[in-house]
Parts: sequence; structure tokens; C-alpha cells
Amino acid sequence: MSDRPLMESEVWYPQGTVLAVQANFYHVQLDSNPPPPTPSLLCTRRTRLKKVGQQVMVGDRVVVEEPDWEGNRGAIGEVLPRRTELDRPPVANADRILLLFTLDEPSLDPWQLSRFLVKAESTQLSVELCLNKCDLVNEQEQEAWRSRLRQWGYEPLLMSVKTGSGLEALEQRLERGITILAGPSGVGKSSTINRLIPQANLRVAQVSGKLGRGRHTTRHVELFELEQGGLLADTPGFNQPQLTTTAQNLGDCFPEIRQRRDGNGCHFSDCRHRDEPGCQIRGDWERYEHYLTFLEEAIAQDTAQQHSGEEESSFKRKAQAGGERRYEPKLASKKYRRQSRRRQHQTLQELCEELDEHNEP
Ligand SMILES: Nc1nc2c(ncn2[C@@H]2O[C@H](COP(=O)(O)OP(=O)(O)OP(=O)(O)O)[C@@H](O)[C@H]2O)c(=O)[nH]1
Ligand SMILES: [Zn+2]
Repeated sequence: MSDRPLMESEVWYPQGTVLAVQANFYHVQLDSNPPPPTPSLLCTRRTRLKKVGQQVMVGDRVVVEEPDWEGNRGAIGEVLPRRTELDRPPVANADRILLLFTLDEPSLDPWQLSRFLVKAESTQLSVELCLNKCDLVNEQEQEAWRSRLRQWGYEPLLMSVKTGSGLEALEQRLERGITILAGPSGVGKSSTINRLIPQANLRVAQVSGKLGRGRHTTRHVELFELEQGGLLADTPGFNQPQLTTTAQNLGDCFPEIRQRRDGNGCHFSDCRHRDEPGCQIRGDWERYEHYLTFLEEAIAQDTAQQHSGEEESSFKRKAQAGGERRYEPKLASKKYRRQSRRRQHQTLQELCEELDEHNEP
């Protein structure tokens, strides 16, 4: 077997990660060989990938064929299977969302934070919470918030871009995989990126110039390499994210609920945790009030969606009259069913539409 000639398909090609997409070009950061700094190649996409409609996203793991080391060029011949996929911001293989907030300037609004957390949890990526500008508040206040947020199920990282405190710990939390940075306006997202990735400014400016648009549009996403490892994507600020989780899935977005139901579940598998007998979730925990409020929103949205679905389906029946009838299986609401991938896309899509609205003139 070892004597037979090497088939073309067995030739070793380098692999890498797509950091940015510009028109039909892909910036691919090659894996550790040769380290560091790992060369980045400007790649095109093989025609056969185009033919089968294989898209290449930022964050994709790809195989680069025929690398031209002198000219720093290559061609993407294969996209490896994605672990996760967000539609908008369009990022493949993201691992976590880093939510950045502040205790002061602007002061922390628990409801707003809760909304952001639920929205972030609804992507099913892991969620890191970071509180910036801790130079503006005293130790006591910091400690009070820390223990309060622990009750919510989060271990917040307090930091200050201004003094540099906490930045090392932040880098440690981000040193593996792909992180998506999000948070309301003015909390220091740009400052954080510029501090962690000094060359980000420069690269962003170049890309923006070519594309003729600012960096704060969700259609342009770029991954920045952190010095300690890990990749960071920036998303623009937005103020009140619209919650799009179904009533059934809302509980999944609260660590307090996930934790409480790990013991004995509620008596009813579709318990909404309001006034049902045998509920294990209802009770004296701070964000229970948030849960109830968001639940009302979710129920209203579910109902609105159901109505529009009914209209749509009666239209379809008419359109198909006399033709072939198709029955689609309905998914029964299972206890704690995780959101489908489609749902995940919708959620992010909505998130991004809000971002666009907020940022584009
Ligand atoms: N005191 C203090 N101010 C900070 C700190 N980090 C950032 N700032 C200030 O906060 C303001 C907002 O910072 P940005 O980095 O622009 O915030 P952003 O989150 O990118 O804001 P958007 O672009 O609106 O989304 C700036 O005036 C920063 O100088 C900090 O750690 N301490
Ligand atoms: Zn319950």
C-alpha cells in the first residue's frame, strides 16, 4: 500500500480559519505551521464550491489548495463542517458571546442587562459577562454587583480599560475559540478591542476604505486575533434587544431556571412556571419577575406568529387545491426542547436587523 503513488486527493493541503471576507476574497489565517506569526493568505473560492453553492463564512475552517507562499495567495478547496452557525452576524464556529456592560456611565440597568443576557443565551453559545469602567465605582459597590450577578448564574469579570485592571483575566477567558463581543452603546467595546488588539484600528480602516462602509455594519464582520490566542468579532451597539424566544424555550435562557429544574422537574412538562401546581421554578429569586414579564412578551409573540401562520396555511391550501397534498409533521412541544437551528438563525437575524437600524443613518 505504501508503494502506490500518491493520489491527488491525498496531497496534504494546509488548513486555516477565515478571518474576513471581502467581495470574493477570503483572508485565511493558516494553522500554527509555521508559527508565529502564522501567515495569512488571500484566497479565492474554488469553482466547484461555487457550483454546489457552498458559501464561505467568517470563522469557517477551510482547506487551502495550491498555496502560493511568495504571493500569499491560495484557493479554498473545502469548507470543514461547522460546529455552530450564526446568520447575522454571519459567523461560523463561534464559541461564546462576551456581553460588555458598565456599573457607571452608563449605570447598570438590571432589566436591560437581563434582556441582553436572555438574547445572548437564546443563541445557545456560552455567555461571558464583563463589567467595564470599574475605576468609576468603589469596591463595595463592585462587590455588591458581583454577588448579585452570581445569583443570576453569572460570574462577572470586573475590569477597566482605563486602568488596565482585569484585562489579563479577560484575555484568559477569550484565549480559545471565537468570541462575539456585544453590549449597549458607550460601555467601551471599541476601547476594549483597541486595547486588546492594537492593530485592529488599522486593519478595520483598510477594510472599511475598500468596502466604502464603516466598521459598524453587521454585513461586515471581521475576526481579530488576540495576542494570547482566540479570535474576537465585534458587533455594533444596540439598546433594547427584541426578545424572540418562544414561551416554551424562554426558561432555557435563564441559568436560574436551568439550575432549579436540574433537580425534580415541575409536575407538568409544559409548565410555564406561573401558577401551575407542582412548579419547582416559581419562587423567591430576583429575576423571576423578569422571567414573568418576558414570558408575557413571548406568549404575545407566539400568538401573533400562530395567527400569521394560520393565514399563510389557508392560503397555501387554496393555492394547492386540486394539486398534490402534502402533510408536514408537527413537532410536539417536548419538555425543555432546545431551540432548532432555524430558530437560532431567526434570533440572530432579528438581533442584526436591530443593530442595522441602530447604526445605519
Ligand atoms: N472611566 C472609564 N471610561 C472608559 C473606560 N473604557 C471606555 N471608557 C470611555 O467610555 C466611552 C465609550 O467608549 P467606547 O469604546 O466608544 O464604547 P463602545 O461600547 O464602543 O460604544 P459604541 O461605539 O457606541 O457602541 C469613551 O469615552 C471611553 O473613553 C474605562 O474603563 N473607564
Ligand atoms: Zn414550573
